[in-house]
Amino acid sequence: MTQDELKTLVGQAALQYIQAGSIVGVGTGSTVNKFIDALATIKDKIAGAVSSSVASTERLQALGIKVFEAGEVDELAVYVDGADEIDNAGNMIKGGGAALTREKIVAAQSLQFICIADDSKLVQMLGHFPVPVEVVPMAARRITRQFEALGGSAVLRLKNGLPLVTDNGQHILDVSGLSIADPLAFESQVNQWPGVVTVGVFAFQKASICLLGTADGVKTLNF
Ligand SMILES: O=C[C@H](O)[C@H](O)[C@H](O)COP(=O)(O)O
Repeated sequence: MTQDELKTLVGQAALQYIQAGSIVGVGTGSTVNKFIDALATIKDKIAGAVSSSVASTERLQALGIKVFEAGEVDELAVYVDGADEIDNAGNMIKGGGAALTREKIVAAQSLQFICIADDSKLVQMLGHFPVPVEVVPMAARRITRQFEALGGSAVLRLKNGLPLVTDNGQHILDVSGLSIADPLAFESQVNQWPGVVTVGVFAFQKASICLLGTADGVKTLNF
């Protein structure tokens, strides 16, 4: 099976967690796009979605799914999103698509985080994939030096030769060279640096369940 087919498989498998009449938390990325397509097949059975990015909002609306603001909803039963890496405790690196801040916000108001991923995303230790960190631009240089002191190397993410601007008007640093043995401690530490909007390690908002696409079908990992 191709990686794209595995993404379709897990996107469809996530439908089993969607309750009739509910508002669904929806992440961002190529795997979530498969989930959104699957969600459209049951759109008459759900109330709508809370989205984590402009891109997902546009896709949801184009398929006729009502999108609510996060602030219009108290709590979501389920948030479905992909990951760039996930370890065997459900900790993740996210933000390869630059949507990490809104993803963490919607995940935080959800009771269950259902991670959908193909098996290339499962790792022993987080950090091979460069950690995305959304930053206020004026702090980027100092934060870069703070990562260097941890042994990391931070690069400003570009789009068409210019700094990428997130949905929140901020920039992204991609930090390589880190071995994240304690994701919770790492997330806590970086969260305290002035100018960090969101660090793309999801340990506080880790996955409850991972639907992992493999050559043998979908494996369910419970954390
Ligand atoms: O900002 C993007 C998100 O964190 C995505 O969930 C993550 O990058 C995985 O995306 P994909 O499903 O395209 O690999």
